[in-house]
Amino acid sequence: MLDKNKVSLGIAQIAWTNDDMPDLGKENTFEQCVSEIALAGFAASEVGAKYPTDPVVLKKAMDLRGLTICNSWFSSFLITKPYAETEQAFIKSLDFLQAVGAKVIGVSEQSYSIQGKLEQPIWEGKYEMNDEEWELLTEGLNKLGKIAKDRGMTLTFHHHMGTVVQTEAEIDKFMDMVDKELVYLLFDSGHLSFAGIDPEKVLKKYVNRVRHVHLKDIRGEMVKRSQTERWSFLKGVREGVFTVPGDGDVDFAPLFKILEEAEYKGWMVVEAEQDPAKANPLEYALKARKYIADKTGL
Ligand SMILES: O=C1C[C@@H](O)[C@H](O)[C@@H](O)C1=O
Ligand SMILES: [Co+2]
Repeated sequence: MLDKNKVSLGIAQIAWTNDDMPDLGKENTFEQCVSEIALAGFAASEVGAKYPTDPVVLKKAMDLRGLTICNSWFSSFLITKPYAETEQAFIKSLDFLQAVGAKVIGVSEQSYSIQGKLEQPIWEGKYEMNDEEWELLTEGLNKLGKIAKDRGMTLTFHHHMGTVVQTEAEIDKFMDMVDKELVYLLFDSGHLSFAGIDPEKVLKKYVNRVRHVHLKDIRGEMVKRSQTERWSFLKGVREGVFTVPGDGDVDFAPLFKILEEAEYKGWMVVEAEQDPAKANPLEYALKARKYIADKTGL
């Protein structure tokens, strides 16, 4: 059982409206999304494109429903743009997150990412960094991590399909090169499983450096189709590669056990982007909530 005093549960707004493909769930308003998040028994969400951009307005809407913002995605471009550009954008995001009371920021390096390319099969043409780029990425993140730490925040890094940190070898090299006191891991069970990596193995290895968790399940059959039919990442999302925990093929029991044994402290966020027309967001949020309650006692 996980400790309620240490672990809190959130759900990402991406199941209601997908910022990468705004036609998915375009009918769902911000108010509906956050009201249903609260109704399904979650305590937080991340930040979506439909969310108010004024932190005071956003915080009030969340407070009204007993919710909080726990994290936000941040796209870094450390290997293709001047460092100062990413730093400036990062500080702006930290300002916003602090104003709404969040403690974590989730960074993903988007230089050369193919995750948003509609015509690019996700299993082909992923960019691999050279030595110089590895230095740029990890040194840049160390600097951003220090800025976050000095402000009482935590920089977590999101390994992700189609990005420069996707494979097991890339995750290992990344974890080896970054400063352990400044840069932490955002563990995403769905991206590891989609990439063909055993999430249990990665979590066991790095659990003490994990500061944010995305609970994402996969439908194995859809992953296979994404390979044989050469789908892009976004086509995969549309077709249902991802779903909520308990509805797919990831075994979450050992993952919860590893987190429990390591006395993980922080957020676990259900993040299951799929087509809301096929998977009603409230229904799937309730399904995820029940599954997590049954497996963890949370
Ligand atoms: O954390 C995430 C944020 C999304 O925008 C992304 O594409 C998704 O797959 C994810 O894991
Ligand atoms: Co994620």
